[in-house]
Amino acid sequence: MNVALIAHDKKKNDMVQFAVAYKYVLQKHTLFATGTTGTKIMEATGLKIQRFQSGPLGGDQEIGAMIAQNNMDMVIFFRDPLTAQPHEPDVSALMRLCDVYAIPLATNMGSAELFIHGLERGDLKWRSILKQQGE
Ligand SMILES: O=C(CO)COP(=O)(O)O
Repeated sequence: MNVALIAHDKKKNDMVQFAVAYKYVLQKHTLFATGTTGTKIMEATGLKIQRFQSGPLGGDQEIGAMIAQNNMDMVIFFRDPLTAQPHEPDVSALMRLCDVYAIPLATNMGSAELFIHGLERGDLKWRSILKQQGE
């Protein structure tokens, strides 16, 4: 599965801890991240991650483009709901595209915990079946 990992600045430590705790699950998948989030996770875990631009410089939009092309299976995005983001329109657009394409989107640690166990169990296999059928 293709999995995107994104965290706003005040949530980056949470994301790093999450990635360390679930490295054994994440390492079985193809990982993508916005620039700074990806760097921090790679430094802490050694996981291989394809990094896009930093969020404020277009990284959210690049991940959105992957969703629009049916190339992203899950998005884990630890948002900071208490800090205004200069690129809020990009954040909203990314979340909107997840809804347009029914891509699972976890926006906090609570939902991410459920998602990662689903990923471990293979709950998203239906997506690869759909892709094989060219849908
Ligand atoms: O701002 C972000 C998501 O909206 C995250 O970007 P960085 O991972 O580059 O900090």
